[in-house]
Amino acid sequence: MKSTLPVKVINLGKHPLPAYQTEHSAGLDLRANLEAPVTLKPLQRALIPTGLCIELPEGHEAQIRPRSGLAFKHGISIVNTPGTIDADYRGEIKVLLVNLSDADFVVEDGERIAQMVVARYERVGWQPVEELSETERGAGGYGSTGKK
Ligand SMILES: O=c1ccn([C@H]2C[C@H](O)[C@@H](COP(=O)(O)OP(=O)(O)OP(=O)(O)O)O2)c(=O)[nH]1
Ligand SMILES: [Mg+2]
Repeated sequence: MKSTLPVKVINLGKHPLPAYQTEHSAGLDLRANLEAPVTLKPLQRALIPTGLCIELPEGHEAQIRPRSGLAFKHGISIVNTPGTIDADYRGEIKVLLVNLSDADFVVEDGERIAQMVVARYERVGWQPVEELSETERGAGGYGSTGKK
């Protein structure tokens, strides 16, 4: 990408700053910053520190998303996916991993456990009304366009 968004960062941890793994990756891989490995038993969850504190520009959020490789190979996901990092959050970014497999999983220090995607957002200004515009879909949802 030609242009990048400047984001202030403090790295409390011992690993390099997150990096994009390929030229057009949307997500920066986040590493676990641990003093000792953490074992997740089946269905167990743990808040894993990353050592990173950031200052996002106003109008931006960061989403903390699972990595598909860990999900596919080991059933590792994120309980609150996508996690939301607010632009006014100054604490350490943490990742709420969960083990959805039937085997123990060990999170190692420095392991890439999640990815962070930064996105712009809009804030809503409510306009209370009596009616909403008519559409073909109307109130249909939850598979309304699928098989009968
Ligand atoms: O996966 C996550 C999700 C959130 N946070 C941090 C950043 C975020 O800005 C703050 C609050 O997150 P959220 O709004 O999702 O949590 P809450 O339960 O609503 O807590 P709060 O009342 O503090 O907003 O926690 C993380 O470090 N990791
Ligand atoms: Mg909140």
